[in-house]
Amino acid sequence: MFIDQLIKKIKEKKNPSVVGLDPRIEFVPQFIKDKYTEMYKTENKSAAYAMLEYNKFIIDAIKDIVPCVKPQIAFYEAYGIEGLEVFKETVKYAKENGLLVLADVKRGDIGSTAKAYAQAYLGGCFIEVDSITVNPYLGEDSITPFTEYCDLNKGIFILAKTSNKSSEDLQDLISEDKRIYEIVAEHIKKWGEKYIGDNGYSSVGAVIGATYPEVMKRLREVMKNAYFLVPGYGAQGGTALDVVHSFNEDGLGAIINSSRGIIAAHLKDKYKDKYKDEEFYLAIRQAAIEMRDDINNALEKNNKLYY
Ligand SMILES: O=c1ccn([C@@H]2O[C@H](COP(=O)(O)O)[C@@H](O)[C@H]2O)c(=O)[nH]1
Repeated sequence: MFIDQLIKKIKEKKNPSVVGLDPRIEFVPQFIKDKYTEMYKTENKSAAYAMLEYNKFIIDAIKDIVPCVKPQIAFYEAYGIEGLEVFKETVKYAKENGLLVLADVKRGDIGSTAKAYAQAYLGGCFIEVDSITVNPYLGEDSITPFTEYCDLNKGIFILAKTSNKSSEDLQDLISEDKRIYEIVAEHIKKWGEKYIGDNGYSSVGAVIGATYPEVMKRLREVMKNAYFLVPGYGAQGGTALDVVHSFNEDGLGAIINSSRGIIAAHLKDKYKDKYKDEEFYLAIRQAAIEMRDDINNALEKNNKLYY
C-alpha cells in the first residue's frame, strides 16, 4: 500500500516533512540561468530547463533527509510543453533518487473525465507518481476513479480544509449543524475505509492547512485513519506547534509541506552571506534539516515522537 511505503520512509528518514518543488525562475541562481540562456534560443525553454537543473540540485541536497517531494504542477504548466517535460523529468529524477512523489495537481471532474486524469498521473499515461491531490467538490463518482488506484500502491490526498484565507468562504459554511469541511472529512473517512494498510492508515488522505490548527484538531478526531498532507508551514505562517495537532498520539498521521520556505532558503538574509551562489543548495539542505528538527522537537514535547 502507498501509505505503508510513505510511513516506512518517514520512519527511515526520521522526518515527517515534504519539500515542495514549486520552482520559480527568480529562485534559480544566476550561474544556472546563464548556462541555459546560452544553450537555448527561446526564453521559455531556457527558463524551463534552468528550473530542471535547479530541481536536480535540490533533490541531490535533500534526498537523504526527506521521504518525499511535492511538485506543484502549476509552476510547470506555466512554461507550456517544456514545463510539462521538466515536470516529468523532475518526477523521474526524484524517483530514481529514492523519493516518493506526491504530485499536487488538484484534479476533480465528472467520473468519466476523472478516469482520464487518474490514468494520466496514477496509471502512468502522462507520468506515474505515487499520489496526487484531488478536489472533492464533484462528489463520490468523481473520486472513485482515483481511489481505485489505491489497490495498485497509489494514494490520494483530498482537499478538506485548505490553507488559504478564502477557504472560509465555502469550506466553513454550516449545513445541518456541521461545517462543510467536517462533512467532507466524513466522506474522506468513508472513501478511505477500503484502503487501510498495515499501519492502520488509509491510502486515501486529506489536505488540511497548517494555518488552521483548531480545525486540524477537530478533523483529526473525525478522520483517525486518514493521513494528513499539511501545507502552509513556513511561508504561509504555520508553525511546528500548529502542525502538531495534525498528528495522532502514535506520532504518525501527517506529513508537513514547505515549498518556498525551503527551495528559496538561499535568498533569505540568514543564509545569503553564508553561502556563495554556487553553494545555494547548502542553504536549502540546511533549511530542510531545520524544518525536520523543528517538527520533531514539537512532537517530542507533545509525547508524539514516532521513532
Ligand atoms: O491548502 C492548500 C493546498 C495546497 N497548497 C499548495 O502547497 C504549496 C505551499 O507552498 P508554500 O510555498 O510552502 O506556501 C503550494 O504548492 C500550494 O499550491 C497550499 O498551500 N494550501
